[in-house]
Parts: sequence; structure tokens; C-alpha cells
Amino acid sequence: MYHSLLDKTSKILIEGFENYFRNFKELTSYTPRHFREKDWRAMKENHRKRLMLYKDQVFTTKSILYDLLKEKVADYDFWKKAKLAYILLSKERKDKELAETFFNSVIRKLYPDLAINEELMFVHEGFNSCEIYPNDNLYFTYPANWGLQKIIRSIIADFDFEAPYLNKEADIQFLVKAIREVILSRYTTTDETVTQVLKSVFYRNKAAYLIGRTYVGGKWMPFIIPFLNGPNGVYVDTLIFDPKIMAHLFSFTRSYFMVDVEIPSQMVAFLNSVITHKQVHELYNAIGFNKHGKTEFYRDFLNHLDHSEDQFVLAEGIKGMVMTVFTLPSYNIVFKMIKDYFDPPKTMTRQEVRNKYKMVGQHDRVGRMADTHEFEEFHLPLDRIHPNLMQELRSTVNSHLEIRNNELIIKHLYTERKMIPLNMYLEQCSLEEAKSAVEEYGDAILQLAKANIFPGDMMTKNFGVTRQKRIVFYDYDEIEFLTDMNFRWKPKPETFEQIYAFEPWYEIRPNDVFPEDFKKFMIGRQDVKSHFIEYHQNLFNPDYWTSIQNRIKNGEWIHALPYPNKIRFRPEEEV
Ligand SMILES: Nc1ncnc2c1ncn2[C@@H]1O[C@H](COP(=O)(O)OP(=O)(O)OP(=O)(O)O)[C@@H](O)[C@H]1O
Repeated sequence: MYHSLLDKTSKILIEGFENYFRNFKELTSYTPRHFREKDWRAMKENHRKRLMLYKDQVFTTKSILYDLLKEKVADYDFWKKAKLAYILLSKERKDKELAETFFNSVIRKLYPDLAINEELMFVHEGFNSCEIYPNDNLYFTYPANWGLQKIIRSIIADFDFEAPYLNKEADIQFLVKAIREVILSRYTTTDETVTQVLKSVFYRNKAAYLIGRTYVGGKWMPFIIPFLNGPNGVYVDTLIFDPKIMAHLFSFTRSYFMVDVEIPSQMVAFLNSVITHKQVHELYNAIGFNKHGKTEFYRDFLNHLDHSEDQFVLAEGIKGMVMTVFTLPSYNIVFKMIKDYFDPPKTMTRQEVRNKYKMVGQHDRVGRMADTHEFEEFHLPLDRIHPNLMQELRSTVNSHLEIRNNELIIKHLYTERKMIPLNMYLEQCSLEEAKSAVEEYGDAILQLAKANIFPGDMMTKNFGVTRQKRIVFYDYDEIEFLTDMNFRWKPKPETFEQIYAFEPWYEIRPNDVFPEDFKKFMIGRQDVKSHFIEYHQNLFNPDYWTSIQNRIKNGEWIHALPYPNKIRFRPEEEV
């Protein structure tokens, strides 16, 4: 009886995982068709569906096991054995690290108050324990002795998207020219020179990306080729060699790619070799396995805790009215907790804040909103909490804290990439840096608008500056869909009372926004204020906001390019 229960449990778990992965692959497999047919609505919907799969499958598997196991769900020894039985079923799998994460997710939902537990869960395994599989099937190979023209022609032929091209021959010549200028001007090809391009195409929004590398000059030179499908057909938009731009395509501020992956660890290992400065957990996120990305992140965090001694402290900057934010100075992450009580004028509920964070997780982040991971029962060593932080936690998030065995247990928090709050950055940077930061700040707001996001609170304290000096929004509690807002010019006062009124004399409804007023509060630093106002005149024009709104309402999906306009092969009018 006991044995058959163990067998059944491990089988239900592995079947749950297989079902999830099968559905994941199936939804991903629709993407080339959506790209080919320019069915952007389906592309968006499909991506959203894929994001829901994991949670839904964990819930289903948990419910089946709950009915099967009843009071056994809290039996420690049973789960110890169930883990062993699961290992037998999963250890030969090529996606075993994802299967382990799935096991962890389900047991965390089933077993009462389960902390991270090495006997019952897979805590330290993961990517590093994955077998290394031969790479040959992962990419197409193009030897240098074919000559540049033939190589490029073959690449374009291998990835023809089964759709009409705008001008294939012109694309080939653009690519040849770019490679001559960037690579062949610096390196000479030898017998060893070879080019590899991943067979799987990376799709996101309205674009498709090929990822490859060329071995030349004694090292691998990675590259990315973006394709778009415009009104006159498919075309190569540019060729990216710049490692910063490549890293930005894989940034935590972007949605996950839709890409066919056979062996996740193998794909991550390849990406790791071409996309610099990205950690393993970020790469799993980028290819859509964000739950496993969360597991890998947590491993990295535990490892970091073991190898550091500093204390958790409050994050620098202006304290939030809704969130309490802390960090470990030696680690590039902040931890965000929803406060027990919100400071006025904030009136939303805890659940509403959680919904806003969830909305960001499911929305296109267009390189301007930070991704978060959500944790329950997060354990921190008590002696690493600075007394001042402890005091702040006690007074703002006490109902979510518990102390057990020298550990601080936090019932719910979000983790997010640490950035320099823009208000702080502007206080200490040079005039030139400030100018480009405020330009970026306005660009960020307008790009969010084009993705149908209105940040609500647009003060500089709610934006961060990344290592690459990009400006990213991180305060989600007042976020709204742009299409729900009502942008208005301020009515002109006519009577004496109206002219000298202290309060607005006209009616203001909850979603009314007066862009003319943004000038007053958006930039505190005086020496860049006029530059900002001059540079971003559209920001203060309600008609401009309404025009973006209308485009979105008319069904247009405005594509934000994740690379600068100036590197594109053709001007917009020619596509
Ligand atoms: N990703 C981050 N990196 C660095 N610091 C951050 C980050 N997120 C938040 N902070 C710091 O924590 C403060 C509060 O964070 P956040 O704006 O998310 O909270 P909030 O309560 O929603 O704010 P508000 O009161 O504006 O609604 C910020 O002003 C900033 O100083």
C-alpha cells in the first residue's frame, strides 16, 4: 500500500511536469506561424497563456495529490521517500533540473509551512549538476572556406520563415557589408574560422532573432540578427555585434523569448558563452523558464550568503509609502515587502498591490520595467539583519515576520534587480550624464505608454538607473493601462475666483491626467530641467498622449526596438 502510494505520487508528479513542458512546447511552437502571418494579437495572447501554464499545472498536480494523500501530505518520512522515487524517474531526463523545480513547487504548496529543506526538496542541484550534451544538433555550422557571400546566403536560406521577403538580396548585401566593416577589417579568417547559428529562432513581440557566433582571431565573436515582418514582407533589420546591446536583449526588463528548446541546460550553456554578464538564472528566465530561473537565483543567493558577511540594510533613497525595501550591500538584488499599513494618500489594498506586480509580470516590459520574483516563506539568518533594518521591519511589515531558530522568516516578498534610484543619481552625476539620464527618463515613460502602461506616479524616485545607464521603472502600485486614463488640457480660468482659486475649480475624475502639470514635479535638478522640458515637449501635451491611446485602441501593437534606431539597415519609410 505504502509503496504503491509512493509510486503513484512520484508518477503523478512527473506526469504533471511532462504535461506542463509539453504544453509549454506546444504554445511555443505556434510562434513561427504568428510571425509569418503577422498575427500579433495571437502572438500576444499565446505568450500570456504560456506564462500561466506553470502555476495552473502546479495547482492541478497539487489538487490530485491532496485528494490521494490526505493526511499523508504532512508526513515527513513519506516525502523523503517520494523525493527518492522521483529522482529515479527524473535523473535520466535531459530537462531534469526543470523537473526538480516542478517537484519543489508542488511540495511547497502541499506540505504545511515547508521551509527550504534539503531532505525534501532539490536545493543545491540544478544547472551545475546537468550533464553536458553534445552541441552538434543545436546549431547550423558554416565553415569559412565557403566565403562570406555563400555563408550569408546559406544562413538566409536556412531561416527563410516561409514568408515573402521585402528584398532578400539587399538583406544579404547589408549583412556582408556589416561583417566586412566590423569583423573582417579587424581579423583575418583562417582554416579554424567557423560560424555557428542556433537552429532555434528567438521570437519576441514582432521580431525574430538569430543568435550565432564566429570563431575568428582566436576567440568567439557572438552576433544577433533581428528580422521583422513588415507591410512589404520579412527583412533583416540589422546585425548586432555590440555585447552591450546583446546583453540588453536578454535583460531583466524584457519579456521572455518564445524559443523552441530541446535541452534547456544545453541552450543556457550556449547562451552563456555568447551573452556576456548574464547569470544562469537570468538566461533561464529569458528563454521562458522563469520558475526555474527563480530556483537558480535562490541557489545563487544562498551561495552568496555563505561567501559574504555583510548585513541586510534598508535600501538607499526615499522610503516607499507602500513597500519596505531592503538589500544586502554586496548583492545586486533588492527585497521588497508590502507594508502592513500604507502611508496616506495611498488607499489601495494589499491584494491590489499584488495584482499590480502580477500585471507587470504578464505584460510586455519593453525594456523599461524590472522583472520580479515572488517568494513565500523566505528565510534569512537573523544575525545578518542590521538592527536598524530590524526596527524598520518591525514597524512596517511586522505581520509578515516570524523568528524561528535564529532565522527571520518573511512570509511574502519580491526580489528585484538593484538599481540606483534616479533621484539619487541625478543628485551626484555630471551635467552631461544628467542630460542623457533625463532624456532616457522621458523615453522610458513614452515607451511604457506605447506598451499601454501608465506609471501613475512618475517621480524620479520611482525609476532606477541600470549598469548600462538605462532608466527603468520599478514602482508598480499605481500603474494603470494607458487606455484607461483620460488625458486633459487644463481648463482656462475665466472668472476672478477661478483665476485666484487655491484648489482646482473644475471637476476632476479619478483617472483624469493633466500632462501640462508634469513640468512642475518631474525634474528637481534645476540645471537640466529646461533641457528636459525642451527635449520632451510631447510629454506635456495631452493630445500626444491621446494619440498614443488611440493607436492602441485601434488595435495597433507598437513595437519598441530593443536596439538603437541608428544601427538599422533601412529607414522606417523603406520597410
Ligand atoms: N530596484 C530597486 N533598486 C534600488 N532601490 C530600489 C529599488 N526598488 C525600490 N528601491 C528603493 O526603495 C524605495 C521604495 O520603493 P518603491 O518605489 O518600489 O516603493 P513604494 O512604496 O511603491 O513607493 P511609493 O511611495 O512611491 O509608492 C525607492 O524610492 C528606492 O529608494
